[in-house]
Amino acid sequence: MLETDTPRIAAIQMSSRGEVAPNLARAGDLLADAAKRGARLAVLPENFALMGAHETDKLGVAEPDAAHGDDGDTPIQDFLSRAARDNGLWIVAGTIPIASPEPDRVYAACLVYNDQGERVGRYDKIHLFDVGLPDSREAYRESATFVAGETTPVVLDTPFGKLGLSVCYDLRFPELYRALSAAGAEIIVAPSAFTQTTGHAHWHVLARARAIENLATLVAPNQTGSHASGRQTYGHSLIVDAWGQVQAEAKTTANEVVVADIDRNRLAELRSGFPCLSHRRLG
Ligand SMILES: O=C(O)CNC(=O)[C@H](CS)NC(=O)CCC(=O)C(=O)O
Repeated sequence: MLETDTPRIAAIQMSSRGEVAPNLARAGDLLADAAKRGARLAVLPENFALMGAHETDKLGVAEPDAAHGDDGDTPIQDFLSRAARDNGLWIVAGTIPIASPEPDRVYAACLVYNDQGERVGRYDKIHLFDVGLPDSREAYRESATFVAGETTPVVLDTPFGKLGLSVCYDLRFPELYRALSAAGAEIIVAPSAFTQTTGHAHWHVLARARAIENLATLVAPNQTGSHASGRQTYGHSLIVDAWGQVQAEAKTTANEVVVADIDRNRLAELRSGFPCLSHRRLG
C-alpha cells in the first residue's frame, strides 16, 4: 500500500484573538505540532489570523494576492508559504482577508499551499453570514465587510486525493457540496467560525450530512472560545469520514490539533459498492 493511500490529516482548532502576529505565532506552533504527529495536510480555521473586536478590523490587515505578483506587504501569506515549506506540510489556510476591487470590502479567501510552500489554490467564500439569530440579539452582517466570491466550485489535485474547498456558512448550502463531489472531490474542507449558538444546534448534523450525502471526508476545523468582539464560537472541530463517522473531534475549548487517517482504498470501495452518487435524478 502506498503511503499516500492512508494520509494523515489534521484539523487545527484555534481561539484567535484581535492581533495578527500572536495568532500567526500560535498557528505556527500548531502546524508544527500537526507535522510532528505525522499529518501531511493541515487545515486552519476561518479567520485564524484575526478575530478582531470589529468586523471592519479585517480591512486593516487585508493583503493583496501574493500569487498575482502584486507588490505589497503580505505577512500572512509569507507566513503560510514558509510554514508549509518548513514543515513539509500541505496547508489549507482557513480564510484570510484578501483585497477586492472595492475599497471598503475584501474577500474571505481560503488559500491552499503545497508542501514546497507554493500557492496551489484559492477559493473565496460565496455564502456570506447575514443573519440574526433566532431568540437572540446576536446579529451578523458579513457582507458589510466581505464580497462574495464567484460561484465556481474549486477542486484541487493533491497527493491525497481531490480536495474540495468550502467555508463555514457554506455548510448550510448542500448544492455547493454536490457540485464539489460532482467535480470529483474526495476530501472536502470547511474551515469555520461557527457561533456557539448555531454550532450547538447544527454543527455536527451539518458536517456529517455533507460527508454522508457526498461520500467524502469532511475536515472542519472551527474557532473556539471567546473573541475580542465578545462573541463565542463553538469549537468541536471535526474530521468526519465518508460514512459519516466522526473520526476525530476537538475536546477542549482552546487551541487544539486533531488528526485522523484517511483510508483512500475504503473510500473507493464505498463509492463503488454504495453508489448513491450515481443514482442522482436531479441536478
Ligand atoms: O463571528 C466572528 O467574529 C467571525 N465569524 C465569521 O468569520 C463567519 C462570518 S460572520 N462566521 C460564520 O460564517 C458563521 C456561520 C454560522 O455560525 C452558521 O451558519 O450558523
